[in-house]
Amino acid sequence: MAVRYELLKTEKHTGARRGRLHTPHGVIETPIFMPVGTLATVKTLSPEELKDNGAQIILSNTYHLWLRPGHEIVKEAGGLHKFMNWDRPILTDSGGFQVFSLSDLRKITEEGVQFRNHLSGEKLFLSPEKAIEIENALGADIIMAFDECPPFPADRQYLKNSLERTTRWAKRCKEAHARPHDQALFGIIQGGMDKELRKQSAEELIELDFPGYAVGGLSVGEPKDIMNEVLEFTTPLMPKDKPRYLMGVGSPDDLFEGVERGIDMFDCVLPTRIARNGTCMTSVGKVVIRNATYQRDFGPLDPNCDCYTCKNYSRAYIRHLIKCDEVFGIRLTTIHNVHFLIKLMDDIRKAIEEDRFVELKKSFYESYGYTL
Ligand SMILES: CNc1nc2cc(C(N)=O)ccc2[nH]1
Ligand SMILES: [Zn+2]
Repeated sequence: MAVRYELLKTEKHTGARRGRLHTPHGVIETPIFMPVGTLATVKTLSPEELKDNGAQIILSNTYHLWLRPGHEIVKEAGGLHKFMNWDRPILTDSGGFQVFSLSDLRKITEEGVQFRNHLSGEKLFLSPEKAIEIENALGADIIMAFDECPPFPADRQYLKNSLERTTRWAKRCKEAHARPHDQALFGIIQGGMDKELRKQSAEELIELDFPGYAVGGLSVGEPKDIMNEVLEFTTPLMPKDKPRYLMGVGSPDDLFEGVERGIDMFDCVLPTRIARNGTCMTSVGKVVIRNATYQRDFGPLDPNCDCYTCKNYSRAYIRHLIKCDEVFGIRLTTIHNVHFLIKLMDDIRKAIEEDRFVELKKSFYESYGYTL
């Protein structure tokens, strides 16, 4: 079996759960945050730096790797692990989200989606079978079914038709999957913000017996309280003995809210994306390093962080590099942000083990400046 999930314990006062996910490339302690390496690299970081900062699994994007360098080349290289010199687990998404978020002029039919290459404008076509062919070639340990992530807001009939098509596509993905023994195919629950439709999508996909399930269709512009309400309703419908993955989430508060409602896996471009413009998540809240207040601040980026950046460089120096568009500045902010979220998940895992999740959430929210 490609992946096996072990539920180690559920936190006494919440739905937070501590688990372990066994994969062909190693064991993942959950809840887990996956740094995003869209084009087979977590931008500016080496695999060694990722490991030094505790990264256990990374995500790469099927759509982007299909366009560049092409999945055949990655396959000829021996697969994504070999190609990017990463020997720990990898998860690839199916391209569904990118097709709906990156490309205009798309046409959705039962067969699949016709759209334009966001780089060249040429016409492309992705189907469940094509997405799985690409993901099988890339060779990630966990692969996602080809789905439609509906826009927000969307009318109920559209959401119903869309989730039913996503279920039919999921079935086709399962039939097309050539490597079920070393690549685990996860289904993606849709249904927008409608509880009945979420229930229908969950039931239809659970019927197909996937080794893991994602909650899709969230973090698409809906208010946070709506996202949390949908999660509150959906996660209890998901199998307890299988991993639950919330796609595209998130910021520190979203990680706490998702874990509290029983989510095990998260991915988000936030830490790496905001690092590139010099915005850092720290134990005392967000630090926008370009800010003039840091011009003569010779203290560490985060006084409570033990990452390479915070142990060796000052805010003034990092601000200087970012202001001068020096790549090393982006590397330093990226190292810190990735470390920060990975360390946060480490603290969350420990808090679940010791039944003090609510206390950790409260103290983090206060120091970060969130309102509870
Ligand atoms: C950043 N937000 C986000 N929502 C997502 C939804 C999906 C999905 N397949 O529904 C995938 C990636 C996503 N990223
Ligand atoms: Zn740091």
